[in-house]
Amino acid sequence: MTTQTRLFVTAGKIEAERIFTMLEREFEDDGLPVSNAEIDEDREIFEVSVYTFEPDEIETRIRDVLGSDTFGLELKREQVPDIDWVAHSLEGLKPVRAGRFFVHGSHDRDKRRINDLGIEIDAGQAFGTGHHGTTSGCLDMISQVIRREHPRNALDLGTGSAVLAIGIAKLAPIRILATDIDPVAVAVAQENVVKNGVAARIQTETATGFHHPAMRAAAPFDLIVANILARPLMQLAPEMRKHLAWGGSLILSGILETQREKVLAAYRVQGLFHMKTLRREGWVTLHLKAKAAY
Ligand SMILES: C[S@@+](CC[C@H](N)C(=O)[O-])C[C@H]1O[C@@H](n2cnc3c(N)ncnc32)[C@H](O)[C@@H]1O
Repeated sequence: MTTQTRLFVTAGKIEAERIFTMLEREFEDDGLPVSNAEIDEDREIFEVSVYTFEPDEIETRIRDVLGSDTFGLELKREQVPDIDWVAHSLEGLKPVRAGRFFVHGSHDRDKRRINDLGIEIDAGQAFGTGHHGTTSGCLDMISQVIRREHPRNALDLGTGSAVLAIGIAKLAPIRILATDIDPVAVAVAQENVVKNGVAARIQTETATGFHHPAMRAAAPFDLIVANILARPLMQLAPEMRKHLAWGGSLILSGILETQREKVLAAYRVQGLFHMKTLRREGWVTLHLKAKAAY
């Protein structure tokens, strides 16, 4: 695999937001991932990054957009290391049961029981083997929601290994859009989608938040799942609401128990109702609805 380069600047919140908007607009049509990540919460310092396989050409374009001195900020570059989200191989790890799902590596395929909905994920470069409390919380919540609702169109935002999108596809005969900011994760997601026999119904795309033409084409969604983190989830609340169909369900995770109230408040403001909370290992998974249907 060719090594990717991250071109980035470090800036305060307002400047970073401005730079992020300019770069996102510039690279949207190229499909290049652009991210704005907080690296120091206390001092509100952010890093705005563009990921590319052609750093020289992209650096020139960044300087064209921001000005040759890039707002007086140093434009840095680094090789993106092979991301090891999962610290240890799945070999030796036990399969996980969550809701109706049995998430396992290829070496445990024969341990599936007759009524299990198997999801085969080998540990790799994307998050989501089912072992984390947020993933298993989402799988459990997906099982519960799909048992009572009949979504026709779903989005898995921050798909990682595609474990949640595959879970939805195994429960409902519908189309699913699975996106991630990290192109390496998207490549892994696509492999897993094929391996699990659901590639015809899951479209994988590299996208930051909702910024991708595929989002506009597929919305509104009547089921959105997003296992990211509390802060980006709060920032995404208005966009989530905009892309959620009336009566649709939203499943959110990556939220610590201590952050639950803040996240709920951000979504309450958007007119979403809290339906249920699942708790696993200090993490919470929330089910919200665009209207209280039951
Ligand atoms: C905790 S992992 C979740 C993976 C999988 N969905 C699961 O539940 O196990 C979060 C994923 O979200 C992606 N991500 C983070 N911020 C994002 C954003 N703003 N837009 C899209 N993806 C994002 C990360 O690259 C990572 O793969």
